[in-house]
Amino acid sequence: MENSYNECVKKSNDKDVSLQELRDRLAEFAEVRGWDQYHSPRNLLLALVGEVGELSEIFQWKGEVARGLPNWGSDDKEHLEEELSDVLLYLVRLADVCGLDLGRAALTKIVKNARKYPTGNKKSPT
Ligand SMILES: Nc1ccn([C@H]2C[C@H](O)[C@@H](COP(=O)(O)OP(=O)(O)OP(=O)(O)O)O2)c(=O)n1
Repeated sequence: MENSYNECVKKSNDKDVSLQELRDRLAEFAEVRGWDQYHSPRNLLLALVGEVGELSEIFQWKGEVARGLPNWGSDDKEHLEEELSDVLLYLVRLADVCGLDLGRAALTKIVKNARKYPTGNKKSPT
């Protein structure tokens, strides 16, 4: 187990991690634990929202935070990495159990966003 974890971390240092890889690893993670039955769209959505709450708590009451987090310690940054990952992982899993290709959908959405917000307008849309 520890070996496969280390192998996974080592591999991820060598290349970009794809959404497909995350999707497949999450599917395997759920299957070998017999958790597939619990990974319904609704359950995953609730789990995702819970993790967004945990992510929000990290920023709660801190006031504005500078980009790059120059004043944060390594423990706080690691905590942030973990909560961001939980959000990403539940999102990827949710898209998968809904039968959607999240990477393709996100690229398509970027194209739609670019059409909706043409370049040359520096003002924020809101
Ligand atoms: N039924 C489950 C439970 C967990 N996970 C995975 C996805 C998340 O990445 C992580 C979430 O685990 P926890 O529920 O233990 O949440 P935290 O890691 O945030 O722990 P805590 O809430 O104690 O801070 O585990 C999963 O896929 N399916």
